[in-house]
Amino acid sequence: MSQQGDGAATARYKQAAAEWAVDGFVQPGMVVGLGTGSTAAFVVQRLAALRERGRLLDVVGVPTSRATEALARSLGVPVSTLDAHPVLDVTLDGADEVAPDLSLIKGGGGALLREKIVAQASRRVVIVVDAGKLSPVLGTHWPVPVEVMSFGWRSQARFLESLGARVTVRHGAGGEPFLTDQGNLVLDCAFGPIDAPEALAASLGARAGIVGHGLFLNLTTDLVVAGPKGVEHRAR
Ligand SMILES: O=C[C@H](O)[C@H](O)[C@H](O)COP(=O)(O)O
Repeated sequence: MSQQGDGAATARYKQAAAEWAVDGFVQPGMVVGLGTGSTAAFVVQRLAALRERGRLLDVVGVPTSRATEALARSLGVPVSTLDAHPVLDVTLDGADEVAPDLSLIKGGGGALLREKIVAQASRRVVIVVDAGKLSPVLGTHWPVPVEVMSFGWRSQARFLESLGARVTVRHGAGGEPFLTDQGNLVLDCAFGPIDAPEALAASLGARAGIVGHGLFLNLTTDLVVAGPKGVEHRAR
């Protein structure tokens, strides 16, 4: 299949998984965390489409990024904040890499910190992916995004290298350093397959100047994955 064909199929799987997840997990009156990225965009679009049919009109979304907030508003999906709703019924979000125990690497779109805050505030965390995201071991396919304050970022880069990472400063499409919604830098850290993600997460979490990282461990409650064989649901 051509690259273009692969991309079109992947988009179809993302959409199928997103729609299945919205239809299966979002109930009237719920407050729903809205993830970030192309798969999460299909979630927002499904909520908007259902609203147009008069369904789920009282569902409110809590976006994990300015981009998702703008998309939801543009499609007429009501949005609120985590301050107004400190406990969410469910969050629907994508991921970059999914291990068999449903641990994740996230943050390819740079929204890792808000995504993790929202996930930790949610009773249920439903991760929606195409089958290409499945991986035997985290780190096999993706670097771990690490969000750092710009103050002293080179020290963080050296620290991350000391943990075994090949570190790349993320840049935007125009060549400028990418800044998160919090105004921080993202260091993409290629560790290769990660044998002990809990230990790595503890090291990253203990370092001042690192404000977030893309290892999402013990957060996923449900995985919805779509591929050539259809849509599959796994619960943890
Ligand atoms: O920061 C972005 C998020 O973690 C996304 O959920 C992740 O990068 C997956 O993105 P996509 O759905 O576009 O593949």
